[in-house]
Amino acid sequence: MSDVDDDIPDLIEHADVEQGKRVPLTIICGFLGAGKSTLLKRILTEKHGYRIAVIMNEFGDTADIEAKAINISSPDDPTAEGSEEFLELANGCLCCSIKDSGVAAIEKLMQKKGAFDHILLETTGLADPGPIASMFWHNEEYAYGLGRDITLDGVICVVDAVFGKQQMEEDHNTDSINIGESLRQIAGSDVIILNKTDLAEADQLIHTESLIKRVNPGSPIHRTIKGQIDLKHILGISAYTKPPPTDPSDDPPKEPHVHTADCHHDQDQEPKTTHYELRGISSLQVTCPVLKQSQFDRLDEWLRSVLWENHIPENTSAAEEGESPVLQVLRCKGSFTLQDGTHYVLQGVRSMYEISELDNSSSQGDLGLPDVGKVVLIGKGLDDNVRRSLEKVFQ
Ligand SMILES: Nc1nc2c(ncn2[C@@H]2O[C@H](COP(=O)(O)OP(=O)(O)OP(=O)(O)O)[C@@H](O)[C@H]2O)c(=O)[nH]1
Repeated sequence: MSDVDDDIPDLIEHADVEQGKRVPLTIICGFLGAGKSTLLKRILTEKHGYRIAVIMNEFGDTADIEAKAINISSPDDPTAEGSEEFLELANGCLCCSIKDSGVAAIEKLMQKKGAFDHILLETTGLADPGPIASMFWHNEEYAYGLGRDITLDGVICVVDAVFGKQQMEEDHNTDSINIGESLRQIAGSDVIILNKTDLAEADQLIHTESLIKRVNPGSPIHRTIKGQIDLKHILGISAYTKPPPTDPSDDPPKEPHVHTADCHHDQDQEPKTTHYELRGISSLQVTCPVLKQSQFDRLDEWLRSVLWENHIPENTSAAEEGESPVLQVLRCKGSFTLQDGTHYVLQGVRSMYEISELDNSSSQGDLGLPDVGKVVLIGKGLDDNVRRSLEKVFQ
């Protein structure tokens, strides 16, 4: 038995959890100064009809927010009094200031369950959303604790339209596998908000979007000024239960396309490009046909090898990669159809992943899933060997 076996996480069955009763939670991350607080302030002050609880590291400038401050105290934990502050806002939102993003603070927020129907958690500019997302997704402790009350809806990343490109290229605050925080934020997000578009030139916007797409081709990008975005794009997206959105650029063009100055796609990309790399982090996207059961089983086996043991099945251990770069997947997504017509969604955060069957009766019609499936991996060391190995699974 290898050491790696000890680290293999247990996947938790959620059959006993009543999905409908859980409050969705959205994580907001983003580069320093990109506009996270501006977006949150907008949500806290506008009349949008949602009852949202926002968890911030600090209140910041709330002088203009009409609110009634209350303190929450718990009979079980007298020290809780005054340690967190809640503001009930005129538009129905609930604002909560916490010193850290720990579970304890969220447990205290859940004492007010019923007062809100969505939670937004703002992280600091240097935070890696991956570990926070996994905290709210699958782990044993969570499934039997807060997991009964909260479900992870998605991770949103706010990118500075002016400095975003530079931040991605110069990202020096790297982790043990040399990936900087801004790239980890983009890699781990389900929706990207490209903010401050009023300050950037058209070319700059296209270029930054193209860089973002290289790191994370599967997540939609929305351009905003001062965080002005229709909340339906960031709330209630069920990014961890629905298939990844279909990117029109995944499909081969049906008719010749004439590029104009108004085109908002990367003209340097080939139509079926499947591999990109930016400062060591790359994404790999492989399409697959309708799968036989044997191919489906092989895919599951392949994912276990890559996500849990950090090597492709052709190499019996990570050490055998020899000169190959370290293989580590930060995020994976996918959707595929089996020959019997069942549709599956793949979701993964680092070594944890889940392949779940989509409920045909309820959502299938709306999803309009094509029979051609895809697997998107974002991480380090996703080179041609990995691509070939994955393609072999589908042969
Ligand atoms: N012109 C312009 N300014 C913006 C926009 N969005 C935010 N700002 C300004 O940019 C500055 C930084 O915005 P914040 O919302 O504080 O950014 P942040 O991501 O919360 O910053 P940190 O918490 O320090 O990481 C503020 O002065 C905002 O008023 C925008 O779309 N256009």
